[in-house]
Amino acid sequence: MAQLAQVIVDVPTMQTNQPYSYQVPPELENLIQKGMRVSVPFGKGSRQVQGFVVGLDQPTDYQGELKPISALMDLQPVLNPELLELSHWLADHTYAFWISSIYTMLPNALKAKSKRLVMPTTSLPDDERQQLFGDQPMLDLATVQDQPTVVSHLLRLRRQHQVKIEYQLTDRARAKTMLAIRPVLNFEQLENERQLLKANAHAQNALLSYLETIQNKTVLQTTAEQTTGLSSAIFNTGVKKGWLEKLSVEVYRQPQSQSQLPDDHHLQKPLQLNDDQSAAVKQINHSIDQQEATTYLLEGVTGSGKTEVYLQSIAKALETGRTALMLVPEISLTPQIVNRVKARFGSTVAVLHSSLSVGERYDEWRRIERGEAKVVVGARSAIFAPLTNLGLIILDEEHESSYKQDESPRYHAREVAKWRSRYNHATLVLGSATPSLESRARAMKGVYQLLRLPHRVNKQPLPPIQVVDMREEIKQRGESNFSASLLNKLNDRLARHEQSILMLNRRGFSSFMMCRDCGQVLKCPNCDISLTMHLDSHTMKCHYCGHEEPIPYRCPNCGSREIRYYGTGTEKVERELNQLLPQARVIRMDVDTTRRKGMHEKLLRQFGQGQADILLGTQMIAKGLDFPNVTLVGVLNADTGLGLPDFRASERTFDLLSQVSGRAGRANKQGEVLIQTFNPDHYAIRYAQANDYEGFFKREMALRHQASYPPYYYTVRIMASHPDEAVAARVVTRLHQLLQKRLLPSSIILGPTPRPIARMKRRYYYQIVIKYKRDPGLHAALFDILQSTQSRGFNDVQVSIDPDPQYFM
Ligand SMILES: Nc1ncnc2c1ncn2[C@@H]1O[C@H](COP(=O)(O)OP(=O)(O)OP(=O)(O)O)[C@@H](O)[C@H]1O
Ligand SMILES: [Zn+2]
Ligand SMILES: [Zn+2]
Repeated sequence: MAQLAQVIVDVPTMQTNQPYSYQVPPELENLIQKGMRVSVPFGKGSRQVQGFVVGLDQPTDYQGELKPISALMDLQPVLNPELLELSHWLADHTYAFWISSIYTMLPNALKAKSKRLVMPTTSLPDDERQQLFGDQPMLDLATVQDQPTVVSHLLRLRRQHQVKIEYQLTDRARAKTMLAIRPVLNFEQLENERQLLKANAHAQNALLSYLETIQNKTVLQTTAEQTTGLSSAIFNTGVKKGWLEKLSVEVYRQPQSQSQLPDDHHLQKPLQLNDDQSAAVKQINHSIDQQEATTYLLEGVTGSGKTEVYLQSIAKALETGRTALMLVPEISLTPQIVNRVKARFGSTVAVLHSSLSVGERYDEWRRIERGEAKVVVGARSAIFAPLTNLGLIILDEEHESSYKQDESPRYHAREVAKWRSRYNHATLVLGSATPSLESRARAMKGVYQLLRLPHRVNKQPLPPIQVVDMREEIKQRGESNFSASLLNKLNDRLARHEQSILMLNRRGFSSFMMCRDCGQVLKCPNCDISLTMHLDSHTMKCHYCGHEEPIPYRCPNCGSREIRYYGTGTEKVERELNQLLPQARVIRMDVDTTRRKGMHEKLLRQFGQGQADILLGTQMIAKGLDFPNVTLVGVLNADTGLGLPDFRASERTFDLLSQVSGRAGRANKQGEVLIQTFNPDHYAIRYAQANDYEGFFKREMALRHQASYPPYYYTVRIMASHPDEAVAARVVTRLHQLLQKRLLPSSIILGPTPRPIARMKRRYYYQIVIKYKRDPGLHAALFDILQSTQSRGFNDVQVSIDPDPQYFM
């Protein structure tokens, strides 16, 4: 008899992007599981590569010559059946390698080079412990993984929870253990011991009493010492006398920013919903009850209480014994939202965001995997959280482009959410004040169910928005970032002890050095893009490849000293603000001030506690913030994004202005908004000023229709790059010819053209964009392109395919 396993090997090429069959060693038959990692011989010279078991046959009397699996690397699957199936779909859907999709789902601690340590649990009988571990506390699985008899023994013990396995990337990623104690004797036996004590053995007496209170429990030794005030020596005496035993238990690292549960008691209880909220919750909860994979689009103006709708729906999912996943964009993953969820659901909440260390992320991941966490809040990649029994998925700010990953696999979290919703019969809620055109159009067609919260919770109208024409302003008052009316209003708030938020729109915008004599702009030597000045580090940096050089004092081209800094960075605005309003306390929030861990939270906390009058920042302050004392929002430059070569430029500008305006007047004080712009007549700005999503939607849909763009058409972008520009151009031209042959005439092929940023990391980029409605041959044609450009004759050509690209830069 023999069993065959299908294995995806860690060799990311098109040619190897399929399962290979291997024989399972007889000792491991029926013990090996899908989702486990193996080491297998592969290719020329049969070098050992890592792989994932993605399929298993029933044992048969196979007589063939297939090579056997060399080693089993896990004692339990690292991917559950759902995620394994999802990884396959993801690879196909995003034109990625299956192996890359698998790795995308795993925390770093589980990737390639982590150590796998096997440890005995307390239920492992002594003789077996001795046999397997000797007097070592743990066993490195790597040292025995190619011995099938040992591995099959370990697999059996793991199933009986007599051993466990830990993954360790670096020392920091190792699971943290602490000493704990546990009573060995029962109440009566402890009382018997008490009879034997000398009259003056007060400490031991106290220990016995304490042990009686923790029957059948395991308590951290530090906790026990603190509770009783007894020394560790007394506990050791207790061990010697056989009253208690010591053991090491696993504790989870508490990420710094989440160490205490919020003491905001007012957040703990569900709020009394208003009518619109209850109508929404009622429908969503009905779907959760019925286990329907319905998608809802929750369109609620800023401050309409969408979060409360999410929370009460999550509560429903938990009530019905299922789990819930809530995604928010990374930049709005602030303590405000995290605290609201934690206050409501306590320690069943796991939080996944990018500032966690490898170890912290692994701990959270494992809490989820073990079913200890039932609610997950996180940014994009949290969509792969290994929750089982999902009842509800929420995507807050569903229109956000950061839900799309811009490297392979190029997935959109919304699409993955839909897949998981179908798989689990889970309800999906997409929430936004400014839904993406795609989602809103689907809601109009009845593909999604539209739920609306048209009013603010505080029953106030949305804040009035005034637009200032900066062209006029500069004519009259000269160059400045602050119009007269903005300064007036800021002064006003200072006098009234209210707070203001100022946003500097940095989209499509960089501050650069230019020579006034010869016009030379300082550019990155590797990329076709100007360098940005950073005053913190006193360097010029490339935002694409990270290249960094000192700020020049002379023009590198002509030697002139007339080299000047152009554009507006937050630091420069902050200095101007300090000069104009010296009495105002300003907190600046941008990539530079928030790079250090915990700074984002800290600055927001300070602002929330009233330690500053003005919060000045980039787009990162536009979302999710809920500060009752903010009554003025100012946008310094509304239009920098409008000129980008991107059909979504207007939509993004509209969204951003609506989001940031929504930060004003959220509690009982009336708010107002002032937008400075050089394009006061642009429709995106006009509709934002009127708080008119509906109007914007109609106008923008008409334009998209006219130009055959989403949501009327789907798009896919094909990019080819090479260090030699001529080669890149030649390849992309061949791809273009091939596509013309294979696509339907109704599909539109744009290009080939150089990418707007034509050179990056020393490579030249060309692109083709396809717009299509339905083209059954497209998928296969694109895979064939990937396949063929990997063959010989395409040395060092890189081709990538991006379905539904969010940017065309
Ligand atoms: N039913 C309610 N009764 C009283 N207060 C509520 C109710 N629902 C929500 N709130 C409060 O209203 C404020 C705004 O709610 P929330 O932050 O959920 O709005 P939102 O729709 O998510 O807004 P945004 O899109 O601007 O982030 C919060 O302070 C919240 O606690
Ligand atoms: Zn660069
Ligand atoms: Zn010069």
